[in-house]
Amino acid sequence: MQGLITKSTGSWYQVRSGDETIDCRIKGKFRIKGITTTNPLAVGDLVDFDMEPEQGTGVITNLHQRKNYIIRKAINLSKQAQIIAANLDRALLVVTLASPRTSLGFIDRFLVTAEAYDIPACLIFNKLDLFSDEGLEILADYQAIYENIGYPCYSVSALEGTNIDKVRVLLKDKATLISGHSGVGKSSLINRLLPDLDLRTHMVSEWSDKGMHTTTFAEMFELPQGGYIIDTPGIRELGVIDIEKEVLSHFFPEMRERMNQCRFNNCRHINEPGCAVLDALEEGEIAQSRYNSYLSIYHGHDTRA
Ligand SMILES: Nc1nc2c(ncn2[C@@H]2O[C@H](COP(=O)(O)OP(=O)(O)OP(=O)(O)O)[C@@H](O)[C@H]2O)c(=O)[nH]1
Ligand SMILES: [Zn+2]
Repeated sequence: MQGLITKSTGSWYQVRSGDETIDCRIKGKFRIKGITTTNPLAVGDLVDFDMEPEQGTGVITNLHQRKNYIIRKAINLSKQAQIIAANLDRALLVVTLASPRTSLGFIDRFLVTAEAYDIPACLIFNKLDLFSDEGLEILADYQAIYENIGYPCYSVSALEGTNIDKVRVLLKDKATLISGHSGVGKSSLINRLLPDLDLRTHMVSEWSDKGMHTTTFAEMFELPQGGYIIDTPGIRELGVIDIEKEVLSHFFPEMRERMNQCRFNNCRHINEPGCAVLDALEEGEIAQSRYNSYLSIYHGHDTRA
């Protein structure tokens, strides 16, 4: 049988197959070619499993090829790492320009990381209800920066429910990772999307009743309209990986599309003559804030605050 891992504790996996949810484990050693990780399987993985009719549980026998996956810490796969989730369709960052204001550096770092993982990213600007007309103009300016380089933006109020229907459409039938730093309203948004508030606590207690370890790595929640959201306890954002300086500009779409026109093919886009990126910056075609984030990440400054 085939199923989707929706929850993992490291020793037990909850597998969704058709309308059923089966608790599964792995028999013996389960090795996956090419990577060394502390956990072989993660939420979002598609697996094959056999039922153990007497116990009503399953044994996972095979992992399907992943289209992508995110890990904790380094993207350098020679190091031991923990896979947080696999097969993500989208990474969504909840931000706000109201307090506590999300810094553009934080947003850009998140987007770079999503690019490095090859996961399409999207920004949700929350707390729309707090903006005056002037504030709304500033909000529109920020959104234009990101929309122009291909990141869809949504303005919502999790508090009042404004534009939540648009987010629902976005999430339908997709596996979406939701991130955001503390205070932006991520929990409020998730509560809007998952009206069944008992869900989380229910699932945890059910597992501990059966004597299973309940330290979850990450969990997928099924949306009423179809699709899943992944909330990752313990990591509030995915902007934690290290990217080599030499390839950093590949993860800025507006730089990626111009760097073939730089005079030097090893151009760092910092002070080289004939740099197409610097020209575009001067022309106002590349946003200064985005370029500042590039420099900041390039020089190793922490923009996570
Ligand atoms: N005005 C306004 N306040 C909001 C909105 N969404 C959330 N808040 C408030 O912002 C605060 C943080 O909201 P949470 O949903 O707890 O935020 P979180 O991102 O999950 O943060 P943590 O719980 O700290 O992880 C709370 O006081 C919410 O009531 C919104 O759309 N408008
Ligand atoms: Zn250049």
